[in-house]
Amino acid sequence: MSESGTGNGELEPKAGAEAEAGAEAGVKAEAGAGSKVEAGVKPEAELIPESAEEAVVAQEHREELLEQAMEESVEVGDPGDYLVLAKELVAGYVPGVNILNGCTLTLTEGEVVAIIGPNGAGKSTLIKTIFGLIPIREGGLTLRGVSIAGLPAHSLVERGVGYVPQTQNVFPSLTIEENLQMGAYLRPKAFTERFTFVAELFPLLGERRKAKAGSLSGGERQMVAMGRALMMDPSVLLLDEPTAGLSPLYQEEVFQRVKQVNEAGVSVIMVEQNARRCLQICDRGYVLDQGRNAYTGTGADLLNDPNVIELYLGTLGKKD
Ligand SMILES: Nc1ncnc2c1ncn2[C@@H]1O[C@H](COP(=O)(O)OP(=O)(O)OP(=O)(O)O)[C@@H](O)[C@H]1O
Repeated sequence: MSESGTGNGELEPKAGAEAEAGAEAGVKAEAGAGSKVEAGVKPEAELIPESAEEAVVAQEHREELLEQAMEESVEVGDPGDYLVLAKELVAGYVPGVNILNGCTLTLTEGEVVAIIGPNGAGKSTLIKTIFGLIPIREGGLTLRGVSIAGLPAHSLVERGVGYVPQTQNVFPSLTIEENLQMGAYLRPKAFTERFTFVAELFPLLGERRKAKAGSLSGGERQMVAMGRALMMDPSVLLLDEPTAGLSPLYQEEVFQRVKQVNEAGVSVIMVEQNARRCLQICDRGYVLDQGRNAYTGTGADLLNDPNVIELYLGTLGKKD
């Protein structure tokens, strides 16, 4: 449990709790989040160090909150009720070491579902397991009520599941058009129709179809990667940290594009490190911690949940 809440960037541990605790602590939280410290308060060097006792008490409090959250199991209905049902999944990379420890996730037609949580919580592992890249050790995985557990990734693509990995998700030496052709490799005859659809969603891809993907910015490459996954006309799109490494402006563009893709009829499961913004645009979210479900609810519920704010969002949960 000692790692809980030690997230990157947006997943600041505990800053929110400190902000609640009073003016001085609030400044401490702001300083931790990289914000400006107001005039007339103690210098940062005096504020940041906590006594060992305070740190232990705070850590015990966090662990208590997390334990309570994890006691509540996630109730689900029949597999047929969902587009995707991942139920009590246990999975991992190394024999004998589980990264997912029984986590559950559902996706209903038309939804955008977010997976957030601290570094190493198993978010990417969950999405890779759903896409058949990591074997399931225990638990069930269904698509429209039919088991897809154990199916390889290419079978999932044929069944309408698209996946955009976090990194190395375009072929830089190929043009945009060639990248999209790779996406349609299972249905080459549908290329023109699908390219038209994708270029309507991402006009840049049509306009610059002959440009090498390697010449594009990080945000533009994400468009190519998403566009490529859309070439197979998926009903479910799995996105692994699509805004990672992007400037705030490009992050926002990616979020807007995800909404557009969703409005075009594609249901989305996305892992995100920009937890606050992702919860604002998603329908529902799951907070994973140590490969287990910690909190779940609508994006608004999670953004306003004091425990989620304290454990995972910090002061960032309170901004508009
Ligand atoms: N290929 C791999 N082989 C062995 N262990 C791995 C592999 N990939 C990830 N892990 C381990 O699995 C755990 C969960 O990693 P995962 O990438 O799913 O976390 P995450 O929640 O997505 O975190 P992050 O936000 O840091 O990407 C980590 O302890 C990580 O070291």
